[in-house]
Amino acid sequence: MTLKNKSEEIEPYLNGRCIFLVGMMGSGKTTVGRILSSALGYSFFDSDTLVEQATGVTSVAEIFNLHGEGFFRDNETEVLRKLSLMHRLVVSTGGGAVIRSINWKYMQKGISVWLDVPLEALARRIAAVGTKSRPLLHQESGDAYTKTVRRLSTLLEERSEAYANANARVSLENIAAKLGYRDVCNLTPAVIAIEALIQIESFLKK
Ligand SMILES: Nc1ncnc2c1ncn2[C@@H]1O[C@H](COP(=O)(O)OP(=O)(O)O)[C@@H](O)[C@H]1O
Ligand SMILES: O=C(O)C1=C[C@@H](OP(=O)(O)O)[C@@H](O)[C@H](O)C1
Ligand SMILES: [Mg+2]
Repeated sequence: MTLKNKSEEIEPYLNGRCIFLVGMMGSGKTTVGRILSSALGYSFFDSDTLVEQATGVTSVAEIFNLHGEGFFRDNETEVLRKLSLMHRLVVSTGGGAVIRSINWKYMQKGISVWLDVPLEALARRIAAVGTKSRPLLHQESGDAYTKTVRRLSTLLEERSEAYANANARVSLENIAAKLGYRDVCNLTPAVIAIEALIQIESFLKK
């Protein structure tokens, strides 16, 4: 099945509702979100980028540095509020957007999808690019992989219940099992986007 076919099949049933991707840092929200939006003919927004634009600061790391996490979260909430008033968007949220219940009120205007990726895969992906752009992971000492695993496991413990609020769950472990792959790292963003559409479809049928 191609991504384009599945998108065309599902798109009429969305009735223009936005799709909000949630999940841990490194789960692929930004990467998969772009692909999904183009397949559906939806516009794409990344909430981190919109917060950067709204604050006039060049990076999320710099916003944390200059103004602290609370300021970033307030802006993130305002960005989600504005996006919730729009239609035909795929929105990739930041990994921490799920911790405020007000953000869920906004995301519930659309359909939320949790990209559930095993911790080791998250850490491998993030270590490959470094933690510089992800301030919540950058403070620990040690090599990129070790500090990422340590911090991500604490965050995952704090947040997994919140991610489970999403309307649909895309489990990379389940996709790998279905396709007979041993490692989730073999799953391409397009395959993950197709699974997202399958899970959205099953949510819509409920
Ligand atoms: N399916 C995938 N397979 C391999 N690498 C991926 C995949 N999806 C994302 N990545 C890589 O993982 C890193 C994190 O992806 P990103 O989309 O920025 O995640 P998020 O927005 O959830 O933090 C990026 O370097 C990206 O290129
Ligand atoms: O998990 C988090 O709290 C965060 C995730 C980041 O987005 P990504 O999930 O796209 O990396 C970004 O919003 C910020 O660094 C905080
Ligand atoms: Mg992102």
